[in-house]
Parts: sequence; C-alpha cells; structure tokens
Amino acid sequence: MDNDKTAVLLMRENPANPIDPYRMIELRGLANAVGYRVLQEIKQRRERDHRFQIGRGKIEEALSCHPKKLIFYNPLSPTQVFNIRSEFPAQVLDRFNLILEIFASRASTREAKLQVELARLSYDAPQVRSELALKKRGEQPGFRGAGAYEQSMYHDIRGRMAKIRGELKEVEAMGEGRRKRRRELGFDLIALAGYTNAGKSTLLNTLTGSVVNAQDQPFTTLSPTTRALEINGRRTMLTDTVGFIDDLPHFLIKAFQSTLSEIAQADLVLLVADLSDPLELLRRKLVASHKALWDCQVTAPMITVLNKMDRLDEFDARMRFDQIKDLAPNPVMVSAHSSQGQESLKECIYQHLPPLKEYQIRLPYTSRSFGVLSRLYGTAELLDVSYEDELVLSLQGRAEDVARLSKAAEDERAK
Ligand SMILES: Nc1nc2c(ncn2[C@@H]2O[C@H](COP(=O)(O)OP(=O)(O)OP(=O)(O)O)[C@@H](O)[C@H]2O)c(=O)[nH]1
Ligand SMILES: [Mg+2]
Repeated sequence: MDNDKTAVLLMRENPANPIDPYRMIELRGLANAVGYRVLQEIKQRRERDHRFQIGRGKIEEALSCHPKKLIFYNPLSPTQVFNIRSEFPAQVLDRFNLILEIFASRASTREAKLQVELARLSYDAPQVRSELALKKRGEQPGFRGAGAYEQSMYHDIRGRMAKIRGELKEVEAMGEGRRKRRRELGFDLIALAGYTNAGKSTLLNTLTGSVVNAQDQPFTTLSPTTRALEINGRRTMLTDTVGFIDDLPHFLIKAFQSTLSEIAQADLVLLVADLSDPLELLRRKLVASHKALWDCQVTAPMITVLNKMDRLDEFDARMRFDQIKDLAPNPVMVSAHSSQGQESLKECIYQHLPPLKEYQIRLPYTSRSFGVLSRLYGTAELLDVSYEDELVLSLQGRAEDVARLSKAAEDERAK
C-alpha cells in the first residue's frame, strides 16, 4: 500500500438518512482497493452545512490529520465539491469518485480505458458547467474574466466525449461481429454477471480450467474474457464481465455499454451471488443485480448461481437458499473453490440452453451441395441420411442454424 495515500472518511447522519453499515463497509473496501490508508472516521450527527455537506468544524478536524484525500460517505453535488475545494485545498472524493479511481487503476485494455475516460468526462461535464454558472453569476469572489477558461474546457470535454462514443461504437460493432461468428460456428453464448466480488472469474476458471485474475477486492475484472466450455456435447462460450455495484449512476452504465452488451446479447445469463453474505446484504445485492440486468435489457433465460457455499454449513446454506428464492430464478448452489454443486450447475445450464429443433433438408446431388454439408458439421447434429431423388438429411440443431442451413439448401436447389 502506498504510504502517501491517506484519507479521512466523513459521514453525516440524520434520522432521515441514517448511516447504512453495509454501505460503510463497502466504502472502506472501495477506499482500500485504491490503496488509501484511512487515518480517521468522523461522523456528524444531525446538523448539516449545505455548502459543504458536513459542518466546517468537521472538515477542519479531518484536515488536522493531514490526509491526502477527504472521502465523503454522502454523495456530493458539483456545487458542494466546488465549495469545499475553494475553501479547503484538499482533494475531495465521494463513493462514486472512488469507484472511478478503481476503474482507472484497473483499466488495461483500450476498450476499458476509453470507457473509464468517458465515465470520468460524463461526471466532470456537469461539474464544469455548474462551476461556469457559479462564476458567471458572480457568486464566487475573486474571479476575473469569469468562466472563459471553463467555457472552452466544457466545449473540449463535450468534443472528446463525442469522439470516445464514436470509438466505443466501433468496439461494440466488433463485439457484435465476434458474437455472430461464434454463433455461426455452433457456440451458444453464456455470460457471467453479478455483483462485484461474487466469484464470477473464479467460476469461469473452475468451469473452463482457465487462470483469469480473481481477487478478494471490488472490480478486479473490467474487460470481458471468453473461454470455451462444452456441456454434454453442446459447445458454449462463457464470458466473464465487469461486476455490478449498488447505485451506479446511469452514465457509468452507459459508458460500459460495449462490455455490457456481452450480457445483453447472451443466450443464457448466469447471475452469480455470494451466498455467504449476510442475508440482508445478499438480498440487496441480488436486487441491485436484477436492476442492472434490467438496465442492460437482458431477455435471455437466467440461472442464479449461489456461490461460496463452502463457507456455510448445510443447514445455513439451505435456509438462505429458501429465503432468497423470490429473487433467484433457477437457483443452484455451488462452490467455485471446491467444485461442490458444479455438476448440478452444468446440468442446469444444459437445460436452459436454446432448445434444439429437429428438421429435414433436401439437397441435389451436386458438388456444391457438399459445401452446404460441410457447414452443417459443428452447427447441427446429423440424425439420418436417406438417398432418394435428392439427398434427404434429418438434423437436429438450434433454430437460427436451422434457418441458415435451410436457406443455403433452398438456394442450392434453386440453382
Ligand atoms: N470461499 C470461497 N471463496 C470464493 C469462491 N469463489 C470465489 N471466491 C473468492 O472470492 C473473491 C472474489 O472472487 P472473484 O472471482 O475475483 O470475483 P468476481 O465476481 O470476478 O469479482 P470482480 O471481478 O471484482 O467483480 C476471491 O478472493 C475468490 O477467491 C468460493 O466458491 N468459495
Ligand atoms: Mg472478476
């Protein structure tokens, strides 16, 4: 941990907005994930200073520890950030800023870097605009030529955002092309989704024998990783994705659109949850995950993978399983560590893959028909061949492959 990275956590509590212990634990986890050493936690009850979110005295108390950053538990408005920064020259962060910092430190691919930059700019743009408005209104003393710099900065930000959006659209189109090719090669596409740290990457590793990075910290995975997985003869591609977190602003989800398409366009979604979380937290994370999946416009069937069952005794695991059933479609308990429950999971995946259809195609006895035949292998199972005035093939395959092969056969017969 970087010794220079110190912070004080500041929280304001009033009867209408009590401190949420889980949110607090999560905030500490987020601070740790970017390497902040928390020097002190300062709580203010009831009173509230609208200019600073928390009383001036509390900010002065926090600054007496000489932290590099002040981390606010309560969300800060752009005006509050502006006010605190102009009176106290300290770096100010709230939960959302921390999430952005983690994303920035983890982004390694070009796609992830663009996504993080877009999220950062989407966050900065309204701040710059409100600083501009404040200066123009002359509310802040001591500014000359009010807002000219911010005006051009705001303009630059908008321009850069448009450029990144264009580049990300290209990345998304490439992803779409890749998914189309994989489907044509006979793969069903499965996406791993769920709250951050639930064990998605570990599950990918166990199911496919891979070594994707998995760690006990939020947002280890930012960019999707895909591995092949065969289940009872069905060929699938399993994709690991970025984790969800409660209360993500809409623009952050939008920035990660190209990554989240892997979930939106999958044939089956495995929603992974940590069964060993306290019950209330588990329910909240499931609700947050369903909300995120709804935002991604997922229409595919879903299996709820209740992971980390090795951390619970059988009675406890079964009790929780029963208590969250309403939030867990097609639940299966597993341990990505010990391989408990993995056969049941594979069976459940197999049952929920796009159904296979039986059909017949007729081909003339021409050499080009063999081209159609060769496309058949890998995408459909040949059940029977009969040699009549034409070649009659009985096949079993997925509806979209059936449609494609039938069309190719029809074209061949029409020639
Ligand atoms: N005991 C136990 N620990 C697990 C299990 N699965 C994952 N873990 C641990 O949980 C932590 C998070 O695992 P990851 O696989 O990185 O979780 P993730 O959902 O991919 O997390 P992000 O990519 O950060 O969103 C790691 O420390 C894993 O070793 C499990 O079945 N049992
Ligand atoms: Mg991961």
